Amino acid sequence: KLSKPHQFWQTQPMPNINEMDKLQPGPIQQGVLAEVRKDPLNLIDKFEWFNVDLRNDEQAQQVYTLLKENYVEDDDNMFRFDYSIDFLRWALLPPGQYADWLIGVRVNQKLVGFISGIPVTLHIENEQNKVKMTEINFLCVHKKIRANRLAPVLIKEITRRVHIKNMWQAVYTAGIVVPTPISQTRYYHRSLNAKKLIEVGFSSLSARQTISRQQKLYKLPEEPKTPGLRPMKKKDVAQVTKLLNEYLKNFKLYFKYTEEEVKHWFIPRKDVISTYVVEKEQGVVTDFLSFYNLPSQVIKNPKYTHLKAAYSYYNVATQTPIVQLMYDALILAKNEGYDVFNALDIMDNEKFLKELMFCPGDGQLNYYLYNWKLESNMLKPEEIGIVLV
Ligand SMILES: CN(C)Cc1n[nH]c2ccc(-c3ccc(F)cc3OCCn3ccnc3)cc12
Repeated sequence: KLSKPHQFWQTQPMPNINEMDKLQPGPIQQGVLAEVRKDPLNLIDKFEWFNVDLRNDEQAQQVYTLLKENYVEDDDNMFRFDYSIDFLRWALLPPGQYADWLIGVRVNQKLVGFISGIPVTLHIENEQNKVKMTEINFLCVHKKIRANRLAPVLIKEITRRVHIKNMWQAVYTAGIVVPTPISQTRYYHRSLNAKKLIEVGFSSLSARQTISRQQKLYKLPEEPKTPGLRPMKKKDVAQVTKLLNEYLKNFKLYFKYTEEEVKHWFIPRKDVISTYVVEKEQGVVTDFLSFYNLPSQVIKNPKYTHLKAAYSYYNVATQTPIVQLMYDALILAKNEGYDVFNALDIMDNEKFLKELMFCPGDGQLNYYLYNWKLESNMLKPEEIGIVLV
């Protein structure tokens, strides 16, 4: 008997094991716009659909609280993501966003479920496959009403609203494995505040290790090394756009960014996104690094309520050695008050993870493509050029 998630996912256009070699690369099901249902899916009694306006403080607060209390936890249920309202507005109000792709479910005015989509153009395996699709994220159902099968209804409803816009593919990530990952990536952590990581139970000491020895081991210089390293400004948008688009062509899965999108995703926002550029003579920008702020609530700890985590975003090193650029990222993150710096083993991250003393995390992050068969069944993490927050 299939588990509940597999029951649902077997009904979806995702290649399953034995179809793998039969399917042609490209869309699995051809969408027919005329056949898309025009009205929202039915909900169980007292539940109602609700388009969330994240610009509205009250509604943003409702989404914030739902996620803070009910969203993703680590495998040992010690930490839960605590995305801030400013972060959610950054992540979910990009250029071209659709108002009906931020979907809430309410019971008596209380938000009990949420799912989001943003429009993206994904390049898949080669320049020809430029596919307009949705990037799905923040699927969350209140802990108290799980097992009502609300999650599949949220997925089907956002699928319907994407189909109505004549888009037939989606990209998303999850810590769990359901049919059928296109890539299984791993996350790594670099300690910045060894003492706190041990006190919250994120890191543990082996017999021969002491807190002070760990602090010495992970100690960082006060200031970055790379000359010309400074926070990104609006005037850098054109050069950063060129550097980023050129770099991402190295991968099998990547977005192509307009200058407007680079402005949205990379101009620094306090406590949300930090981007630093390396400016050489005559104002030439040769490299940049970026990381985003995603604290985790420490679920039970007498001394700390949060773990301050910086997550590697996009880093392009054309003149500065990548290890040096990322060493500077660690120093900058430490100086901004972070306890840990996280990174996936995607893009060129393998080149710096070991040398900069990142330790493997206890789980993985799986990438999924909805309604698309790849030429190659799976992609290696280093072929992935997209970061989903
Ligand atoms: C991507 N985005 C969709 C959120 C998301 N969903 N599911 C996840 C599973 C793992 C990671 C992840 C990605 C990178 C990383 F360095 C550490 C991670 O999780 C650590 C475990 N953890 C969970 C909560 N607090 C700590 C993110 C996610």
